[in-house]
Amino acid sequence: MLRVENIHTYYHLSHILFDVSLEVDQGEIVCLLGRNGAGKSTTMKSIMGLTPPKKGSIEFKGMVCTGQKPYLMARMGIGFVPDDRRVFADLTVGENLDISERNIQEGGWDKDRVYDFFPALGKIDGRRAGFLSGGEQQMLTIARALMTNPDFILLDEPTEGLAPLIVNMLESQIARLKESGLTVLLAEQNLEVALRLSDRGYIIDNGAIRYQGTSDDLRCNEAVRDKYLCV
Ligand SMILES: Nc1ncnc2c1ncn2[C@@H]1O[C@H](COP(=O)(O)OP(=O)(O)OP(=O)(O)O)[C@@H](O)[C@H]1O
Repeated sequence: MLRVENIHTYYHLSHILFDVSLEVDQGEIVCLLGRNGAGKSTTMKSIMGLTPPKKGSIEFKGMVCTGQKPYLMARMGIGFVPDDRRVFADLTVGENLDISERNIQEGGWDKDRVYDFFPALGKIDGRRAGFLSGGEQQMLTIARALMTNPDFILLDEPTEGLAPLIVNMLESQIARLKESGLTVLLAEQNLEVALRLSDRGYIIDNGAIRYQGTSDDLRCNEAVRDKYLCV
C-alpha cells in the first residue's frame, strides 16, 4: 500500500535521511523504531509531504506521490497523527473534530463514532483543547485523523509522555483500528507496545534503516536492540 524507496531528506543543508526504504502492506501495523533524533518523525513528515525528500520515491496505493502537498496526501487517504499533537487550543474538542471531517461516507467515521471509540472525549466535547491533559490531547489528535476517514494512518509516537493506564488504553484502541481494516505506520520508542501491536518493524538510526524483521525477530534479537535502541 505504501512504498518508500531510497529517500534522502534534508532540513536546509542538513542531510537527515539517508536512503530510507520501507513498505507497508494493506491491513498491517508496521513499526518504525529508533532513539530520539534517529529520524522517525522526519520519515513520517517525508511521507506526508511536510518535508519532501530531495531524492527517492514514495508510492501510495500504486501512485507515485513523492513531494505531494500534505492536503493531497490527506485526500488520497493518509491520516497523520504528529508527535507534537497540534490541537487547536482555542477550539473545543467538538470544534476540533468538526473542522477535520472529510470524505464523509456511509458507515465511516463521524463525531458519534469517534465518541463511541473514545468515550472520554465525548464527555468533554465542549472543553477547549488547550485545557486538555496529555492523554486527552492524544485521543483528540487520533480522533481528528479518524474524522478524515483515512485508510492509512501515520502515528508518530502516540504513547510519548503518557501515564501507563492511558498507554494501555491507546494500545488496545490502536489494535481495534487494525481490526477495523486500517493500515498503520507506527513510530515508537516504547518497544514493548510497538512489538505487541505490530506485524513487522524497521529500526532507524542516524537517519538510515539498520534492521528490518518481524516483531518476533525484533523481540528475540537482543544484540540489535542493544545496539540501536538502548539509550
Ligand atoms: N526542523 C528541523 N530543522 C533541523 N533539524 C531538524 C529539524 N527537525 C528535526 N531535526 C533533526 O533531524 C534529526 C532527526 O529528527 P527526528 O525528529 O526525525 O527524530 P525522531 O526519531 O523522530 O526523534 P524524536 O523521538 O526525538 O522526535 C535530528 O538530528 C533532529 O535534530
